[in-house]
Amino acid sequence: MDSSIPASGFPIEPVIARLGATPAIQRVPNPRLTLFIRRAFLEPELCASLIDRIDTNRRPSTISDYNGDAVFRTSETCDLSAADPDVMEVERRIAALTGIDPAHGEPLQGQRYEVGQEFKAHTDYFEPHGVDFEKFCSVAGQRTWTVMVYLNDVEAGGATRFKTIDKIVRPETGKLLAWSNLRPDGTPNPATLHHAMKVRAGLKYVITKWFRERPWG
Ligand SMILES: O=C(O)CCC(=O)C(=O)O
Ligand SMILES: [Fe+2]
Repeated sequence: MDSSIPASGFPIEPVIARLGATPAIQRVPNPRLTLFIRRAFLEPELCASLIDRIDTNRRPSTISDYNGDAVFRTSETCDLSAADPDVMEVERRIAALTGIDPAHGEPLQGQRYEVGQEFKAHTDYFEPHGVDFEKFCSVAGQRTWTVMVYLNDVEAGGATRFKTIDKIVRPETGKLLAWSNLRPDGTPNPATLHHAMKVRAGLKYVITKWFRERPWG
C-alpha cells in the first residue's frame, strides 16, 4: 500500500496525483468534476468470467432514497463473492491503481442491463439530508470514490452520461472509470450526476466499487 494515499481516498488530492501519474490513464478535463478513464484495465478473459458470475447470481437492482419512480433503476445486480479468485484479482488491481485501502470499499457488485434497462440520472453519494442517510452511512460514512469497469462492448446504447459536464462515456470491454464523489472540501459533488442510459441492443455488464470514509466491515 502507498502510505501517502489516505485510506478512504479523502482528501482527494493524493489520489488524483497518483491516478494522474499512471500511464495510459486519461483525466477528463473539467474543473467541476474529477473523472479518470483507463481503457483496457481488465482483459477480455477476466471480463468474460465476471459476466458468467453476474449471469448466474443476479437479483433486481435497488435504490436508496426512493423517489416514487418505479422504473428509475431497472437493471439487475449481483453481489460478487469476496472469496472468488477473479473477484480478488479485480480488488487487488483496483487497490493497486487507486492506492485506496480495500478495507474502505463496499463489496464488489456487478450490474446487468437488458434492452430497455437503465439507471436514470443519479449520484452515487447519499443525500446528506435524505431519509436513508443514517441507514446507509452511519457505520462507514459517505461514499468517497466510485470505480466502475465495463465488462463488454454493448451493441447499441448503454453509455454513461455525465449530464452536468456534457460527457458521454461509451461501454468498451475492460474500460475503467474512476471519479471522486466529493469535492476537495469534502462536500458531495452534484456534478457527478450520471445516467446509465438505456441499452438499445444486446446486453450491458459493469462492475462497481464504492469506497467509503470509514472502514466497511
Ligand atoms: O452502468 C453504468 O453505466 C453506471 C452504473 C452506475 O451508475 C451505478 O451502478 O451507480
Ligand atoms: Fe452510479
